[in-house]
Amino acid sequence: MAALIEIDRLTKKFGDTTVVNDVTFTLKKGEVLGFLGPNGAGKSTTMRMLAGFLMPTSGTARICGADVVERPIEAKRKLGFLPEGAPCYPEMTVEGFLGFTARVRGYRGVEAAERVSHAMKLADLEAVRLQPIEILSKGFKRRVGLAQALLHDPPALVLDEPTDGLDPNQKHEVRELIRRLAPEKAIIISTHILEEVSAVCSRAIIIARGHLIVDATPRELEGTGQTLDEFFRDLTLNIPAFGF
Ligand SMILES: Nc1ncnc2c1ncn2[C@@H]1O[C@H](COP(=O)(O)OP(=O)(O)OP(=O)(O)O)[C@@H](O)[C@H]1O
Repeated sequence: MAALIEIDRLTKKFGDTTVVNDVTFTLKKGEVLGFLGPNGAGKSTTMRMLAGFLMPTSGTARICGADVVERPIEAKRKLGFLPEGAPCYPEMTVEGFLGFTARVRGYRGVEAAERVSHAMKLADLEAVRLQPIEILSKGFKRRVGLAQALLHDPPALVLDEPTDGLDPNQKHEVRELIRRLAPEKAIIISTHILEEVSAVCSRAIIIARGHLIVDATPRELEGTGQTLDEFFRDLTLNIPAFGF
């Protein structure tokens, strides 16, 4: 089966500092990848390059075969991206913002309206559809971001901390949604919540100082005899042992 997300030797430098260093991995349909690492490890930078928001310094990233630099529009059509933080245009209502997203994605008329209502349903936003985004709680803002990422039903999803700011019930709902979507998509979620990896991920990658240091299944990680928390702490607090 062809990979839906392919990253090959991806590297990003800001000035003299290399924040993503020669990262390579692929993801197939049905895989949910937990993208882990301490603060500043390079997770968001990697995701932003995948989404075409940042140019790589070197290496390549492809979404459904489309290179994000050489064929950016094709790549973006196949990708849903939830960036860190809240959606822009805070003065727009939820429905207005999603309608705008639908038009940008090329939908018109009935199809656009159907896409918007389906995305609101998936992210459980119907109750706040007429409220301006700026007055919503952090959890609802995240869900508006999630709705715009799902609106065009993309085969690849890149979600930067999708459950950040959600209460336990909302976290549960979003994890259920990811599980439901998983069989038909390749999904990357970055998270600081290690229990999320066991809850929804079929695979986990840990990066530290821009380097990929672990690529394993949650079961393999459990097989270390440590809790995921302990394993993560040992690994990321002993980065000099890796020589970087
Ligand atoms: N535009 C930029 N210019 C300069 N440095 C940047 C820029 N964006 C990110 N960085 C730096 O790159 C490093 C990696 O940041 P990144 O946000 O990718 O980490 P992260 O793993 O997502 O961290 P967190 O878990 O805190 O979100 C950090 O040291 C950050 O300060």
